[in-house]
Amino acid sequence: MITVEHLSKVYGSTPAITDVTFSVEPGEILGFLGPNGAGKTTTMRILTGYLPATSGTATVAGFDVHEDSMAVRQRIGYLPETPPLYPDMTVEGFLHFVARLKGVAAGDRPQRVQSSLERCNLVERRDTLIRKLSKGFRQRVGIAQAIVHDPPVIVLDEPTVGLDPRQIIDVRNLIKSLAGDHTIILSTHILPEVSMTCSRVAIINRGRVVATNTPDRLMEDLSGGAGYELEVEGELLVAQERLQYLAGVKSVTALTVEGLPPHRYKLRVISNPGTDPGRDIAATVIGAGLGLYEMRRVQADLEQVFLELTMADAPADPDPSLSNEPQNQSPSQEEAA
Ligand SMILES: Nc1ncnc2c1ncn2[C@@H]1O[C@H](COP(=O)(O)OP(=O)(O)OP(=O)(O)O)[C@@H](O)[C@H]1O
Repeated sequence: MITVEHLSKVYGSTPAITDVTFSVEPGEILGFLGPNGAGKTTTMRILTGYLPATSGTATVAGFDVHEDSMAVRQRIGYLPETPPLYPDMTVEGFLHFVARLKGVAAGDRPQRVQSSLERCNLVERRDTLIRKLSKGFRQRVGIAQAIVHDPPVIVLDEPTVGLDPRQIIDVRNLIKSLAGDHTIILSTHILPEVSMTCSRVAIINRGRVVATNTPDRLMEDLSGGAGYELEVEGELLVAQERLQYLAGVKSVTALTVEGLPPHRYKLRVISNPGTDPGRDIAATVIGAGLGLYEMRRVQADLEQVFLELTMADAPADPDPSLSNEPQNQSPSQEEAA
C-alpha cells in the first residue's frame, strides 16, 4: 500500500533523511519510531505530498507522491503534529467543511461526517465549538478530519503528544480500531506507543532507518532475547563454562557490577527462543558448588533495542524525552479501556 525507496531530503546543506526505504502492507499499523529530530516529520510530509524529496521515490496506493500528488492526497488522511482546526467552527461544521475541501460529493457528505463522528466518539460533541474542547477531544477531531473522506491510508504524526494518560489510551484505542480497514503510519518518539499500537516498527535515527520488523522480532533479534540474571559466588570460569553448554542456553555473559562482595559476580544467561532453562541453570550453579545469591528473570524489551540502535552515536547528553511516557500509565489500564 505504501512503498518508500531510497528517499533523501536535504534542507540547504542539512541532511534530514538519508536513503530511507520501507514499505507498509494493507491494513497494517507501522510505527515510525525515532528520537526528536530523527526525520519522522520530514518523511511524513514527503509521503503526504506536502514536501518534495531531494531524491528517491515513494508511492501510496500505487500513485507516486510527487508525480501524482493530488491522487495521493485524496487517498491519504493526514494528522500533522499540530492539527489545522478552526476554533470558531463546531465539530460537525468543521468536518463538513473538510469533507467539501477533500472533494467528497455533496450527497455523500452527511453520511461521511456522521461516520467519522461515530468512529471518533464525537457524536455528543458535534455541536460544540472546537475552541471549547479539551486537547484530547481536539485530537479526536484531528483524526476525524483525517478520515472524513474515507482514505485507505492514514498518516498520524505524534498523535498522542500533549495528551493526559486517559486521553492517550482513548486515542490509541481509536487508532487500533481504524487498522484493518485502513493502512496506518504513526510517527512517535514514545516507545510504549509502538508496542501497544503497531504491528510493525521502523526505527529511524539521524535520518536513517536502522531497523524494521515486528516489535517481537526486533526484541528477539536485537536485544539478545530473554533469560536470567544471576548473582553467583565462586569461580567465574567454572560457572560460565558449565552454564554455556546447557540445553536451551544461547549465551553467558559476565556483567560489570560495582560494589559486590569479593568473589561474587553477576552473569546474564540468555536462552534460545521458546526455551526456559531456569531449572537447569539453578541446578547447575548449585551442583558446581557455587553460591547462588540471586536469580532473576530478564525480559527482552523494546526500550533496550531502541537505546542500542539510537544511542550508540548520540551526544553525551541524550534527549530525556526518549522514554517520556507518563509514569502512571500501564498496559493494564489500556486493556481495561
Ligand atoms: N524546514 C527546515 N529547515 C531546515 N532544517 C529542518 C527543517 N525541518 C526539519 N529540519 C531538520 O531536519 C531534521 C529532521 O527533522 P524532523 O522534523 O523531520 O524530525 P522529527 O523526527 O520529526 O523530530 P521531532 O520529533 O522533533 O518533530 C532535524 O535535524 C531538523 O532540525
